[in-house]
Amino acid sequence: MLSVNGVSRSFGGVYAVREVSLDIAEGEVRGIIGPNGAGKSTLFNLITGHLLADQGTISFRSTPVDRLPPHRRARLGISIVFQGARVFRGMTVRENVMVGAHTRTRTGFAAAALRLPRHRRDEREIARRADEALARVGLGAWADRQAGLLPLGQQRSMQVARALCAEPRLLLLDEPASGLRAGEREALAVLIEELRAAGLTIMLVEHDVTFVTRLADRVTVLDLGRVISEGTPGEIRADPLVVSAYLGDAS
Ligand SMILES: Nc1ncnc2c1ncn2[C@@H]1O[C@H](COP(=O)(O)OP(=O)(O)OP(=O)(O)O)[C@@H](O)[C@H]1O
Repeated sequence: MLSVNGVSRSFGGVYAVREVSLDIAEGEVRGIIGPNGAGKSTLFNLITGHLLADQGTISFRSTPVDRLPPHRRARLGISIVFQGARVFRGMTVRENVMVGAHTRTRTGFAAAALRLPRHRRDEREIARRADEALARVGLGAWADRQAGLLPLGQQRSMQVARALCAEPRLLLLDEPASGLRAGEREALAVLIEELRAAGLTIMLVEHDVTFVTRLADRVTVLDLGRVISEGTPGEIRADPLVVSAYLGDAS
């Protein structure tokens, strides 16, 4: 489904991602792990188009996407929940989710600003889609509440709903479990399992290796921008290169 071939990106002469190649199969949950600064978020930004690669190619469902801007890739079915994604605390949960849905409608900014009939129709359609996404993540009853009142775990689910509004085929989650308590982590893991069961392909960056290995079919390990290992969770845990990258990070 997603094919990343020899992709590199450097900042000020230092490689953040270096000659990375990976293939994600349809329906797979892929974990991406690695020490701080390994290049995980940069890799995600290269896949979504928020950063462009210096070298290499990326194709999604056999379409080359590496020169496309983020909204075009979103329309093809690539969605991301950014690390620390913003919550508009004073807005309702539904409104927060609707912010993510505008990529799928035809109404331009001008039509929205002028409140043309097409815009109003689109707004209703977006609200409907937001409610559907909220129901999928178990927040149907919270749609009219103020987002700032949600516990952190449910704010994360709300952000997942926002990404689902774009009707993705591939969902990228950048550290979705960070800062969550054990019960909230469990709820998030169950949600990710449900999304996979519904046919979504998922890439998951996470520091909590236990969380990743529980969910992922395969895990890719990055260190200093390179792929140092890839395999099933069991294979990764037994790989001396992975162990030393993590010990190196801790020392
Ligand atoms: N916009 C940028 N400008 C300059 N350097 C950057 C930029 N983005 C990332 N880097 C550098 O690239 C390297 C990889 O960073 P990246 O955030 O991708 O790592 P990461 O694995 O996601 O780290 P973390 O686990 O801490 O989030 C780091 O050395 C970082 O300082």
